Amino acid sequence: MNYSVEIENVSKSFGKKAVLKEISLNIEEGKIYGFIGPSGSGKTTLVKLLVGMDDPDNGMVHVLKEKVPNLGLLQNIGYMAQSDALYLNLTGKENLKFFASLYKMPKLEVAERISYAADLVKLTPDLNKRVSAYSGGMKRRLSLAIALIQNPKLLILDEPTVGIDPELRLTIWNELLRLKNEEGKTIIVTTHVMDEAERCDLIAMIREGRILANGTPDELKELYQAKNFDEVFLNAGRKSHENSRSN
Ligand SMILES: Nc1ncnc2c1ncn2[C@@H]1O[C@H](COP(=O)(O)OP(=O)(O)OP(=O)(O)O)[C@@H](O)[C@H]1O
Repeated sequence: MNYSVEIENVSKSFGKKAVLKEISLNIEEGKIYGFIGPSGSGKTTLVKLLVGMDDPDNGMVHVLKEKVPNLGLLQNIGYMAQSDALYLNLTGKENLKFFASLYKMPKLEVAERISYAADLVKLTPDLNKRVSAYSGGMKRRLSLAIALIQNPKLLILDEPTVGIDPELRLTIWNELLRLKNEEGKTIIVTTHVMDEAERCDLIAMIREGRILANGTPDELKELYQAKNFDEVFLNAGRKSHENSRSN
């Protein structure tokens, strides 16, 4: 099997707090992989290790067969962070141009990618406005467009649809599915939205820095005897609580 991401026995602490505990996980190429778990369970910390923004204390991460961190990898990773890192005094278009300039892209392709990404997130009419005048949702949409700008092989999206209305959320999910099906992209998404979790091919349930279970949405429903993903989430929480009390 071809893996885009290999996580091997990774642990990470901040001070005395162990945030990730011996995580091992392989993410197959061309799949949408969801990380779900309660707030503070370690999802963002894990994705930051995949992007190379932070180092694990133990263990190893390989992305696209390269050991992380590796500057060359950034050309092939589109990362959308939870908090927007945008230049507020520039327009949406200038932000897109700036981020595109960080990658090796022919000029003509830059214009095409800006138009594609802005269109996807429905920002084309607002591209010439300063980002300081954007709403929270518009900033999220611009951040998503930036993550797509260099046409990366791997997309890592940390809660990409927070603050985005249901109609646009559906458009974005349809595009993520198209990117996977037609272009073979690998996509990692962290989410709290359970109907988004159901759209993933595979899911890792993260609780208190450990992967409680991983598998397809149907496998997880069966494992937790749940009718839907809200129940998977709740039953996983109960089970992990019972286990921690009996240990
Ligand atoms: N730089 C840091 N310094 C100290 N503690 C940190 C740091 N980054 C994260 N943490 C702590 O690590 C834990 C996991 O945080 P993380 O952001 O990875 O969780 P999360 O699952 O992404 O949560 P959410 O769903 O709310 O975004 C939290 O207790 C958080 O306070």
